[in-house]
Amino acid sequence: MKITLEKYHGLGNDYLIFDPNKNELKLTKEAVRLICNRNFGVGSDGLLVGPILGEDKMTLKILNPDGSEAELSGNGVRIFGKYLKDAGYVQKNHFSVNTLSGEQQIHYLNEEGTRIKVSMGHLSFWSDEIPMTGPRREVLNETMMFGSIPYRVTCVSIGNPHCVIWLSDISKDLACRIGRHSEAAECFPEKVNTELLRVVDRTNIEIEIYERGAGYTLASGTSGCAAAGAAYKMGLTDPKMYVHMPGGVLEVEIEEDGSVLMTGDVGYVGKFTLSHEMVEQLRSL
Ligand SMILES: N[C@@H](CCC[C@H](N)C(=O)O)C(=O)O
Repeated sequence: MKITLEKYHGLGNDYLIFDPNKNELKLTKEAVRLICNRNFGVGSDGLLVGPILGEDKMTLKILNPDGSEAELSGNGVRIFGKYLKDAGYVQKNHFSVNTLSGEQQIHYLNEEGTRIKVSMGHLSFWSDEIPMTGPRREVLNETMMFGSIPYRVTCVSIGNPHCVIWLSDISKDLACRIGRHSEAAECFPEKVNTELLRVVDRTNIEIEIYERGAGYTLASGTSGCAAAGAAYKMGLTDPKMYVHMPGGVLEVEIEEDGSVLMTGDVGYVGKFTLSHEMVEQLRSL
């Protein structure tokens, strides 16, 4: 049986869709790692498995390129929304999908489904919900050591865990240097996604991202929401802002109850049919 994968990206954060209704393969951690590998596989920042069809809902499973499972991906949900339209699974303009973090609502903002708004769920700064070790508290502006250097850190969950570091200068190099230490720091039992945040003005922020299970990425939807949430919580921005990332810009709006709306674009790259040799190798893993 052939294995086909569809590749999309959300502002340069690229994902492969593995549709279980069209493909048969046991996705072991090793198989996921090989598929996402940029040299030996097709290459991507993650694998989206779905739609897993239930009675009245479609479920999306989100896998990082190291084979671990994520509760949520903002770009992943938008990409999945576009795939569901392209593959004819949905006809409505507004519907919801299930992820490990709960229900996400998807709205198409144009006919082609390339611009999508997603209700991402609620922000929480509470340590037990992120999760983080230590006494229960909101993790706001705490000093944490990453690689023996102290940083002021605000931590937040938007379904998955984030650690936001507010700085006056940010770069890819610094995101990688800090991220390598913060990702698996002891205080984050489920590991963490890291964002370096630069506040441009009250409606614009810039971030550099180091994702849990993926490393440096050009964009991340949940990271954009987490950084926007942290900036707003610290009183640095208005509730509605543009989040500038190396791969492009997301619009993020924080509502009064702490729920977050994210709007951004999705691009389609193409369809990949894996070689017989590759399928054999994946089946052996
Ligand atoms: N790229 C994503 C986030 C993917 C999951 C993340 N690496 C995690 O493990 O939580 C996004 O667009 O949000």
